[in-house]
Amino acid sequence: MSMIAAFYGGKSILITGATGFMGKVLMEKLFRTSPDLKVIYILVRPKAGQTLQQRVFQILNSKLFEKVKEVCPNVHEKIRAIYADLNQNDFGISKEDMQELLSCTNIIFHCAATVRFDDTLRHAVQLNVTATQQLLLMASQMPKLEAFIHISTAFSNCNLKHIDEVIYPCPVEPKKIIDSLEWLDDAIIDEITPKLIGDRPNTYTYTKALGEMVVQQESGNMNIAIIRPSIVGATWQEPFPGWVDNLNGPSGLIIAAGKGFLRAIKATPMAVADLIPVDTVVNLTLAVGWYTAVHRPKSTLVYHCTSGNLNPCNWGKMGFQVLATFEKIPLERAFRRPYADFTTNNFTTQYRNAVSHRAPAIIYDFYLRLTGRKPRMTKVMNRLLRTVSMMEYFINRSWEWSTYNTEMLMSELSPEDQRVFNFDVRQLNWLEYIENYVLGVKKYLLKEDMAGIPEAKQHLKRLRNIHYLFNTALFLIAWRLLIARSQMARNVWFFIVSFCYKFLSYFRASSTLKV
Ligand SMILES: CCCCCCCCCCCCCCCCCCCCCCCCCCCC(=O)SCCNC(=O)CCNC(=O)[C@H](O)C(C)(C)COP(=O)(O)OP(=O)(O)OC[C@H]1O[C@@H](n2cnc3c(N)ncnc32)[C@H](O)[C@@H]1OP(=O)(O)O
Ligand SMILES: NC(=O)C1=CN([C@@H]2O[C@H](COP(=O)(O)OP(=O)(O)OC[C@H]3O[C@@H](n4cnc5c(N)ncnc54)[C@H](OP(=O)(O)O)[C@@H]3O)[C@@H](O)[C@H]2O)C=CC1
Repeated sequence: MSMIAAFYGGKSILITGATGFMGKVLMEKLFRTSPDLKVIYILVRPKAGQTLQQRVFQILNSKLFEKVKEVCPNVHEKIRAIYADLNQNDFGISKEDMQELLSCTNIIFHCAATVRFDDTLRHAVQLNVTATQQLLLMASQMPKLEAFIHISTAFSNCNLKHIDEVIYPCPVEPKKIIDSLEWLDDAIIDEITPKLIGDRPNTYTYTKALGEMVVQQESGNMNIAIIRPSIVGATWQEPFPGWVDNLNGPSGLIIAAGKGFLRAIKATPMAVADLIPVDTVVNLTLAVGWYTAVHRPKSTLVYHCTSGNLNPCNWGKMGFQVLATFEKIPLERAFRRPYADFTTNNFTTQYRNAVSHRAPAIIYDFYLRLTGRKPRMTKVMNRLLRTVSMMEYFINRSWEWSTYNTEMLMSELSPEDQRVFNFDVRQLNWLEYIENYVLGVKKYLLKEDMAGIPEAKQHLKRLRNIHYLFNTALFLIAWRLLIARSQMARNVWFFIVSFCYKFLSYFRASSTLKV
């Protein structure tokens, strides 16, 4: 019997960010391995015209939860959606709901965050810092609370090269930042943002670092742990391989490459691609929840959930495998054939952006205009290039994350728990994982049918022929122009034509003699 699964039995668990990528996988695993848990409270806001209930219904009826329904048929009764907007004071939670949360909660998993790289400092602080502070305040009033698990990111200290499992202080206190954002206007905030974030690349990594400081400062006598995953990718094994449902991290770029939009990227092939499957992160998170509640470590422990130091893979290998998978399993209606190379030089990047990205988009938009349709490709391409530029920081550097706490925890688990809550990335076969990831992107994210693969291959063949035809036409036009202007080109041309003529005459004569 798994000790961790048994631990969550009968527990009331509060999850923030349960509608997000990681939150959904966390809920799924909890219900599947501990179907006798008491209740999962989730803090949800209405979104995109959907009520709370509609959002929960959609999640529970998704492919991800198919296995859960077999082991926990009354899952609908065990999930309690509570209206909450983490941007509001007290999260806008009603008095009755707050009372229930305060008196019943045993474990908190705090996953909610804004993960956008381009968020304003005000919004990122509100969600990643102030909301964390408020949740800790709530937690401190929960008499039955056994553990508070905070999800951060391995990149919260990406300004350092070697990162230990400790909380590093930021120069300005989070409280000072929160206070000053209350009275500063947006224009001033925008102006001071670069100074505050310093050598971090965006407000996301900066505010996640501030969030960790808040956790340390407000921990009181609660049992708290911080988990720092690196780049979270599709599932490795559970509930099935390759599940993914959003465009964050590599997923969006995998689509862009498969559809032939992204054909060159400024990336260092030898830099470590520190990807970590979402089910691995969830397994570690649940193991940490158990360990923190049962063993009550004296201080707040930080756990790195990374792959680089135990089982490294680099961006070159990853990109190569992504493209190799598209050979076998192409995406439907590609814009161009998937092809891409890594460049590390700024000039080459600009050149490739102009020739491989912007020029085809302009030509395609011209064709759309000619055929009476609305041009859109240039806009799509500009958006993609902006996204890629925000990822560049992460694909041109390598980091070393120490994993002492994570390895210590692994050794504390029983063999059964090591199997059920496996977070040992040494067992991960990257080539297999990436192939499943690409397949998952096609099936679960793009919802493409596998039956369409022959047609997708035909489409790629047509694109290849168009590509050859286009290049030949371009060459002939260029050559014709050259001949018209240069005597030397004319001489070369005359030489080639007469050589071909002589060769053909000789060939014809010798074949006539043989007959
Ligand atoms: C040697 C050589 C060998 C061979 C070479 C082969 C080369 C192959 C090259 C190709 C290789 C491709 C495969 C390799 C992949 C490499 C990729 C590497 C990625 C690395 C990522 C590193 C990140 C690490 C950071 C740390 C991790 C974290 O802690 S946080 C999680 C990461 N966070 C993110 O990823 C968020 C990033 N996103 C954003 O910040 C913003 O979305 C944006 C700024 C990028 C874009 O903002 P914008 O306002 O323009 O657009 P937006 O409105 O956000 O969205 C546009 C449309 O997309 C839809 N969308 C966006 N996000 C989502 C979502 N999460 N889920 C669903 N849909 C989403 C959105 O709805 C919009 O759609 P429309 O409304 O229809 O327009
Ligand atoms: N994805 C990754 O690569 C990595 C993620 N992380 C961390 O993991 C955690 C989970 O990330 P992930 O699941 O990928 O992120 P998602 O963007 O998929 O999910 C974010 C969650 O936060 C919720 N949320 C955001 N704003 C509010 C709000 N105002 N009120 C209530 N809920 C809100 C979202 O709700 P809604 O659905 O309503 O928007 C959603 O459930 C985050 O803390 C992130 O920093 C760390 C490393 C890598």
